[in-house]
Amino acid sequence: MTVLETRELTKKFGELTAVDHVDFEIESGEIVGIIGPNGAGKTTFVNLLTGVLEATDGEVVFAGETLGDAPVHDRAKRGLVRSFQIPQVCNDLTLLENVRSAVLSRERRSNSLFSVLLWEDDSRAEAVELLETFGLAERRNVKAETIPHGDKKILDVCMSVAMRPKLLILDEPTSGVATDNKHEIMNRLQEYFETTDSAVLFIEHDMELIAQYAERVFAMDQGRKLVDGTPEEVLEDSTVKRRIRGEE
Ligand SMILES: Nc1ncnc2c1ncn2[C@@H]1O[C@H](COP(=O)(O)OP(=O)(O)OP(=O)(O)O)[C@@H](O)[C@H]1O
Repeated sequence: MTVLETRELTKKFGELTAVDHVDFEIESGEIVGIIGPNGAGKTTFVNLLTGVLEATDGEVVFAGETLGDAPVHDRAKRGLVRSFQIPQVCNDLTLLENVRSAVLSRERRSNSLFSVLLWEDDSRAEAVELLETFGLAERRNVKAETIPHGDKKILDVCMSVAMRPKLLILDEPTSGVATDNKHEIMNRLQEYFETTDSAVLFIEHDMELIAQYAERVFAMDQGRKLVDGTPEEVLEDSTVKRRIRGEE
């Protein structure tokens, strides 16, 4: 089932067309990587999906509904969730408190106060389970400020997953992380998402990670779709090689 579709999505900043009539779609359960050179329009495209920016033209259809000018929080409530490049973790809280706050905020968004109260114990159990899935449960009671950057990125993903997204958007999930840890983060993500029907869209500059973890790759250049296909097809495309991979 198509979870998100864009039609002729366009964003202009004055004279500059940062996203130029982009048609895109992603199915439930799919893991899609977005690649492109600096300034290709990847971040702007994602900001149009999440509602951070308003499109100049075109539309975003999510779970069968046109989003129009729906604000960020409304899109998140519908299941269009973005995890941020800089982890949005509260340093003063423990890992468990961080994830639990994400679980509770999901319930607050969708339910009455009564069900939130009912949820107090369940939310703890769910948070512990999520921390286990992402390999952080042993440190559940330590403050987030004490864990390494890579683990904070995992925690951030764990909190995004607690929102039960239909589509999770990740902006360079492994940036600033040592190479060994990059694979750990991606493996955990992959394992988790294999068990759900959430779709994942991730911006990534590391072509090795794209080749290994994306099921499909959407390459952009100068605001436009360049190629959309399997990692093999896209990474071997001559324009992608020249424009994105820096090969002659
Ligand atoms: N708020 C803005 N105002 C004006 N121009 C902008 C704005 N945001 C982005 N741009 C321009 O739009 C184009 C696309 O930028 P964008 O950040 O979306 O590219 P990107 O593919 O995410 O690049 P990178 O890989 O470097 O993050 C660039 O030319 C950028 O300078």
